[in-house]
Formats: sequence, structure tokens, C-alpha cells
Amino acid sequence: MGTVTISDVRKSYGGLEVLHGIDVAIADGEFVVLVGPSGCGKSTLLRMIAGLEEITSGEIGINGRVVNDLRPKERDIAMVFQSYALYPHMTVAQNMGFSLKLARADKAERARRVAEAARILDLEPLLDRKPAQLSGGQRQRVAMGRSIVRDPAVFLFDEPLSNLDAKLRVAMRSEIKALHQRLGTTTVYVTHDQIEAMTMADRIVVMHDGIVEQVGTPLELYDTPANTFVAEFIGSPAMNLIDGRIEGGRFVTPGGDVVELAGRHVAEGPVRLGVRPEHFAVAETGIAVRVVTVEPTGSETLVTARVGEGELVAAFRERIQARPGETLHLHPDPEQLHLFDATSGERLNP
Ligand SMILES: Nc1ncnc2c1ncn2[C@@H]1O[C@H](COP(=O)(O)OP(=O)(O)OP(=O)(O)O)[C@@H](O)[C@H]1O
Repeated sequence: MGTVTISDVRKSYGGLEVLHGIDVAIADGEFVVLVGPSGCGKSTLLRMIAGLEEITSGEIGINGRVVNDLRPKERDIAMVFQSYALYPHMTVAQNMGFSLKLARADKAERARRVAEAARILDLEPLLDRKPAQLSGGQRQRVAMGRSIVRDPAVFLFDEPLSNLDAKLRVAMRSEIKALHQRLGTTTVYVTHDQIEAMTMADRIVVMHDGIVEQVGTPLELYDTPANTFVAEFIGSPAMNLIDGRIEGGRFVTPGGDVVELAGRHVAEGPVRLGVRPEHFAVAETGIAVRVVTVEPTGSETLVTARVGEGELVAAFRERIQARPGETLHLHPDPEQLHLFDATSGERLNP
């Protein structure tokens, strides 16, 4: 069992509040990713769950027990850091068994749990090596092994992949996810990388400036972002946001181009229209844009184009024969439109 309940949690450093009342409930067995730009407070929140930072106000519960005043080792959690923090003079087996030794587990039990973790993580041939004799990915696995042996209620990961090169990062991403599927241990994982969040999470918590912008499954966030921050943060290339007005039930750009809204009823006045790059088609009418670059990737063609004062990106499955400087008309799929309040950025359509 491993539930985590975060209720109205705040954090101040000196007089400055950096987390402004966070509420998140994590179910047993869930893989939850805290994601957001640098400085949004995700590491601080994770460190408060771990017991490495004091909670200024509010409550954190693990398995129904308030842990605010418990020390890290009393919380039934295991944390995997970006730096791995392996002991250089110990072998892989000793590194993995060390916390059990501290907890005074007997020798046979220690050996059994280290062997089991080594089997799960494919570390059996490396048990006698020292960290310096391991690759980055292998060190990462030892760091995870050290957590697994303790069989905690909750795993906490703080940007564990950011020191690895791109290829290894992708491999470790699937390894951690597969490990979670096998062990089913509740996991809270911090990253600033939205792709990591999308590919690994059962649910994502999007944070920004010390608040939670939205909580949902990866596809909920992708399909119905609650505001322009989430709309632009989740998805790559990012969702296009086009300023304009609702007039006569239609969206009209400053240049006078019209987008039909497929029966969506939104109050007249200024709005921002959100369109994902893959939801444009080239048509006879639509939003007039001037092509800036055309980038064929093989599987799709990315077109960057100017519209009024701004730029937008369209991604086509078919091979578009457009040239820089040319004018195209882009027709957004009416079933896939997002409308946001021009001032607050809040979502307007269901
Ligand atoms: N010890 C500290 N003293 C004062 N301010 C701090 C301290 N630690 C963090 N902060 C501030 O709290 C805010 C949240 O920091 P935090 O490290 O949690 O952000 P983050 O989202 O994890 O960012 P990053 O991805 O860069 O690590 C930031 O504005 C940061 O400057």
C-alpha cells in the first residue's frame, strides 16, 4: 500500500512563499509525474514528501498517516536522486544492501533482497563492481536497486535521467516504467521534461509558479488543457495560440480570416484560439499565413509560418510542396479547437 495525500501544502523560504497551497491525492500504485518549468516548486514539493524540507503549513499523509513531523527514514519512502549518490568505495551489492544493514536486517535477509533486486534490474553480473566501473545507465539502475531492496510504500524520483545522454534517457525511461508495471509501487517522479511526463505517467501534475495548473492523465491534458499555460507546455511542437475575436458565433482573426466553430457557443469578444500543429489542413479558405520554413522529417512535414504579428507551426502527414514566402490558407479541424479567455487564459469550451 502507498497512498500520498497533499493537502493545502505551503512552503516559504524566509518571508517568500514559493508553494501556494498544493492539493494532490495519489492513489496506491499510481505513477504520478510532477512537471513544470524551472523554479515552479516541483523539487521542493517532492523533498517535502521525502521529509528533506520542512512543511510551512498544510499536511502530507502517507498511507493515511500524517508525516509532517516524521523523519525521512520513518516515512516508508525511498528517494532516487539525479546524482545517484552511490558510495564509490562499495561494490554494487554493498551499495544496494547498505540501507538494510543500517536498518539491522540480518545477513541472509539482506543477501536475499539484494539478489532479488539484482535479478529484477539485470544487475547480477555487476554485483562485485565498484560504481566507477559502471556506465551511467548501470549506475542509475544501482540507485534504483538501492530503493527496491527496502520495499518502500512510495518511490520518489528527482529528475533521475537528466544526467544521461538522449539515447540512454529514452532507454531508462522505458526501464523505469517497466519496473513500475512489475512492482506496482506508488511512484512520484519529478521532471521538467514534458515528454518524460507524457510517456511515463498514469497522471501528470502540471505546476507553475508554485501552484498546480492541472492534474490529469497525459491524454486529458493533451486533449483538454485547462488553460493556455498547460496548452503550451504539454505537446511538442507546442499548441498554436492565435488571438482574435468571437463575432457572430465564429472566430475572426485581426486580419479578418474566419474560423467556423462547429456549434460551440462562446460569448462574443476577444479570445485566444488554440490549434495543435497536426490539426491544420491546407485549404482554399481559412487562416492566411506566409510560409517561413518547410521542414520535411520523412514521416511528416513541419511548416512554420507568419500570421499577423505572430508565428504558427503546422505538421502535415502528407508531403506539402510549400515554399518560403508563399501564402497558404490553413483550415483548423473544427472538432479539435480550443478556446481560451483572452485575459485569464482559462479554457472556455468543454
Ligand atoms: N533553500 C532555498 N532558499 C530559498 N529559496 C529556495 C530554496 N530552495 C528553492 N528555493 C526557491 O523555491 C522555488 C522553487 O524551487 P524548486 O527547486 O522546488 O523548483 P523546481 O521546479 O524544482 O526547479 P528546477 O527544475 O530548476 O529544480 C524557486 O523559486 C527557488 O528559487
